[in-house]
Order: sequence, then C-alpha cells, then structure tokens
Amino acid sequence: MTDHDAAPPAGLSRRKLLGAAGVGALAAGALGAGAGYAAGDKPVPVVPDKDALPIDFDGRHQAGIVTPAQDRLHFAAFDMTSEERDDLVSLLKDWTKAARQMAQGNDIGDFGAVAGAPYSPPEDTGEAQGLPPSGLTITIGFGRSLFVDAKGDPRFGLDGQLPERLIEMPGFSGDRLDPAISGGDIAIQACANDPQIAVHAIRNLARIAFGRASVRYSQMGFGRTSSTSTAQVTPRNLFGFKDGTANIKVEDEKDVEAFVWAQDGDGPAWMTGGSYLVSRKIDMRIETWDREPLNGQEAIIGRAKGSGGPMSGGDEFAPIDFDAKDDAGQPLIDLKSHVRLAHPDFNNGAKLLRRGYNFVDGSNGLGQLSAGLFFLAYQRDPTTQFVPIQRSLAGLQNDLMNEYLVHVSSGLFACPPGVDAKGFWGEGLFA
Ligand SMILES: C=CC1=C(C)c2cc3[nH]c(cc4nc(cc5[nH]c(cc1n2)c(C)c5CCC(=O)O)C(CCC(=O)O)=C4C)c(C)c3C=C
Ligand SMILES: [Fe+2]
Repeated sequence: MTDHDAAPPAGLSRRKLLGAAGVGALAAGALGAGAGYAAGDKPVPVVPDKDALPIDFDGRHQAGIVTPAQDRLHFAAFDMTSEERDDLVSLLKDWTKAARQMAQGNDIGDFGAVAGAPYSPPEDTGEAQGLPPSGLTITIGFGRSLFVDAKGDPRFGLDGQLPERLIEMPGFSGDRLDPAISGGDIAIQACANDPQIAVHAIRNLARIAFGRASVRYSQMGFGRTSSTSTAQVTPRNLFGFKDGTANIKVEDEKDVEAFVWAQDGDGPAWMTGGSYLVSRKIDMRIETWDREPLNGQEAIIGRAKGSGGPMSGGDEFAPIDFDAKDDAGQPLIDLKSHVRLAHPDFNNGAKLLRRGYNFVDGSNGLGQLSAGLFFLAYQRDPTTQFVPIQRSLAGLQNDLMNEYLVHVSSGLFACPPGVDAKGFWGEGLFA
C-alpha cells in the first residue's frame, strides 16, 4: 500500500477525478484497462498508450536513470535556504512523498488540487488534472555544496558522508561556465512524455521547498538525445544526427553494473545502488553548423547522417573500424571525429549512460536561436568516466565538433539509491 492509498480522501486521485468529471474516457483509455483503471462505472475501450503509463517510483535504484528515456525533461537545481539539518530531513521526506504521489499520477497532499478547504490554497497546483502519469520519473541528486560550505566545513552535520567520487569538477579547455546556472545543493531531474507533467512535478517540489530550499536554475528539454533501451529508436539531436547509438542500454546488464551503479565499497554505504550524474548545458551554434557541407558534418561526427552508421561502413549498429582507410590511404574515421575521441577504445574503456535532451531557449539577441543540448550522463565514477572522456574531447585542437559548441553550465550530483514504500530520498545519509 502506498502513502497515497493510505490517505483519507481516496477520491483525490487524478484518475478518479477524471472519471467523475466524465472526461476520463480518453485518458483512462490511454492508460489501459490492463493497468486497472476505469472511467466512472463503465468499462472503457482500451487503446493502450505505453507513454501514458506510470513508472514504479519505489525500487532498489531510483527511476529515471536506466528507465527508457522519456521525451521531455524539466531539470532544476536547488540551493538550501536553511542551514538546519531537520529542515533538510523534512524536505527530503516531503519531497519523496509528493514525488511518489505524482509518479503514480495523483495529486499531491491529502486533498490535492480541488478537494481541500475552499479558504485555503490548494495543496496541488492543479495543472496536471486530467492528464495521465505520462511515464513521470523524478530523480534526485546531491551536489558537493550540500555536504561542505565554501570553506570546506561540513553542512547539515554531514561530516564524513561526502563521497570521494563527488569531486570538484576540473575545468576543461573551452569551458565558458556561468556560475548562476552551474552547481547547486540538490538537483531534481523530472522526465515525462508530457511536458506539463514534468513542469508540474518541478513546480510542486519547488513550492513544497519554500523556506527550506529555492530554485537556483532550471532547464526544460524536449526530444531525448539518447536511447537507454534497445527497444527504443535512436533519436536525433539538433545537428540532425542520430544520438545514443553506442549508449549503454538497460539490457546491457554487465555494463550497467560496471559503469552506472555505485557498488559496495565504492564510497559511503549510503551511495551503494546510486549513481553520479554529470550535467552540462552545451550551446550549439546551429546556424554555423547548417552551413557545413554534409560530408564535413559526417566527418566531424564520424557517422553517416542518414543511417547513423559509422563512416568506416555498415549499418547503425555496426562496430566502428578505426583502422579503415579510403583509396587515398586516409582514415575513414577522422582522427579528431567526435565518436573516435569519445570511444571507450581511446578512453581506457570508459563508458557513460547518456540521457540528455535538446533545448531551444528563445533567441540569443544576434538573430539566432539559442539552442543546444542539455547533456546528462550517469556513471559510477566521474573521475574515470566523464572526466577523461571530456578531456579527450575538449579544446579546439581536439574534437572537430568543438567549433560549434560552448559548454555554459556544469553540475555533478550524487544520486542516492532508490527507496522502498516507507523510505525517503537519501535517508541513508542520516542513519
Ligand atoms: C564527455 C562526454 C560527451 C559529451 C559532452 C558529448 C557531447 C555531444 N555529443 C553529441 C553528439 C553525438 N555524440 C555521439 C556519441 C558519443 N558521445 C559521447 C560522449 C559525449 N558527447 C560518447 C561516449 C559517445 C559514444 C562514442 C562511441 O562509443 O562510439 C554521437 C554518435 C551516436 C552515438 O553513439 O550516440 C553523436 C551524434 C553532441 C551534439 C554533443 C554536444 C552538444
Ligand atoms: Fe557525444
């Protein structure tokens, strides 16, 4: 039984409100009778839409990491506005409860958006009413600044809990990071197949945080730029290339264990079963890119724009042959192509689970779109995974793609393991 099921007014669920209002047939049909939902008293025709279904919130690992990447993102970094340990604990408890309710497709609180006292502000902001759960996952991570202040002194009594792997990220050649949109005490990644659902999640968590934490920056993303399951079609980024072909997929169990989940002995016990998230907001000069000839674009990436296959030949999933040469003896995979410099063969075997999103944040005041990729990557150890790969890519002398990229924000977060139905995010930190 979940917290929400235990809450007194059972009529709060968005699903039941939908049925009662007589507008539920479509949404409930999208959810599917197989999921046990019905609109009102009558059975509804079932047109299953798997993108509308809920994703389990509780589990050994947090959802939203190896979960097949949804299509939309709202990411937010928060700073604590209170220095009290009790406030941090109560915030994490309140957030976990609300996140679990939202993942199940329910309003938050005991009375939700419309069933509370008319003279009180509603507990839930209400914009998700009438919408199915839409595969919502809400994933939390803790920044280094949650553990230690600028002087290196412990915060919130978390002495001895800072994982060694939660490093201070080194600078990389070409970085133009804006501190206002970098770092943060706590990050929340909300992913869903409906942007309104992702925004509703972040908005309600921000509202709950009032007096304890506030939003430092947030980023919307559309169009996943990675597949995290072999069941997914590889999507395209804003350079028009398939992105995610060689990503770690949930089905690669060995890679997931070796490269994604923190294992016993990797660091503090509270992180076992968790993962480290690197975020990088990367502006993409799409107007300049669009003036690059097709063969130039393909040489830069190292893959064909149409099929996604490597320039050494073969279909999308063919292995890359870095030794293949053309008739003139030139390498078919450019030595400075993105796929070569990012490939495990040239990075001591390192791999990442990439989970990024496209973004367009209006225009840049120069008559151009302000577009790019909000890069998200999960890993077991940033020092042996993201850092060496980014070192290999960074700088105009390295990855040919850098002429078209600017990294403007950076974050590193320790994402704790998942919770059971009675647990709360990061509870192992306070054991
Ligand atoms: C430090 C890690 C990486 C950053 C930052 C990064 C940025 C970035 N990538 C693309 C587009 C593509 N990347 C592709 C492959 C790829 N990229 C990384 C790492 C980073 N990318 C890795 C580890 C790989 C896989 C390499 C391999 O094993 O072959 C591809 C090819 C398709 C694919 O395999 O996913 C594209 C396309 C952009 C546009 C970008 C920054 C905006
Ligand atoms: Fe890449």
